[in-house]
Amino acid sequence: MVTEITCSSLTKSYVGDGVKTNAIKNIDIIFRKEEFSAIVGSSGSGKSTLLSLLGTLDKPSEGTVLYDSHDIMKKRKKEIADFRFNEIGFIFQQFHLLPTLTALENVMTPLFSRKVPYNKQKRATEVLAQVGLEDKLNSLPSQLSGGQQQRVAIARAIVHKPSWLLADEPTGNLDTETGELVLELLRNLKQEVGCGLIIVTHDPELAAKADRVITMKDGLIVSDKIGAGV
Ligand SMILES: Nc1ncnc2c1ncn2[C@@H]1O[C@H](COP(=O)(O)OP(=O)(O)OP(=O)(O)O)[C@@H](O)[C@H]1O
Repeated sequence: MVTEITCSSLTKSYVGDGVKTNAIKNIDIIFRKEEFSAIVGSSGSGKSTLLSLLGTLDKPSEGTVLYDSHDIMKKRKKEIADFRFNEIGFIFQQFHLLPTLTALENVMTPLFSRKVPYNKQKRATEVLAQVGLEDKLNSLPSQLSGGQQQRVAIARAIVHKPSWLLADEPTGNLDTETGELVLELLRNLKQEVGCGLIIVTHDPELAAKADRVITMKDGLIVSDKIGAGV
């Protein structure tokens, strides 16, 4: 169970049409599991790139991301995938639910090809209850509101008991009130489950609810404030 994620001299560059973009530049930062961190900054400042690197979805161009001092990206693909399954849950702005599967089936998808020491359906039912959707197990995504769909996506992100939840604009597709409820749910889950929580958001009001607010600009961290949360 990873308790700290340490980025050292972390750089990610993309090359397209002969032009090199440094999406993030030489970043040093430590994320701790007990904190709820929000990453803010204008469009293109490198927030999603940083989150992808933290979640092992992408490889650094230079520098390292260490998980309790382990350099996971040096391992083989299968080991990286196993690590990701054990440690990381992702939530995205577009909920990415499969339209032909019910809420229960969507929540079970991360478990399909995995051996786990619990009953998959029972576990999926339990997490759907945890996000307040015990009466929507058999609904299709099209039969659910945006807020409910994001709750299904959150249940899917926690079904495999990750130690970290990484959320990229989790409220970006929701109206203000629903967005606040979803954020409240994430905060409560963090307390209940004890997982680390890092969200990327454009919304300063949502960020103000985090314990720590990290501001990015042009691929750099320009401010890092701890103790901001309510
Ligand atoms: N796959 C890619 N190929 C080329 N350039 C990319 C790629 N992904 C990101 N970039 C570039 O890297 C920079 C940082 O992008 P990133 O998506 O991390 O920013 P962001 O802060 O999350 O932006 P937004 O708030 O708009 O989502 C941008 O200039 C972007 O165009």
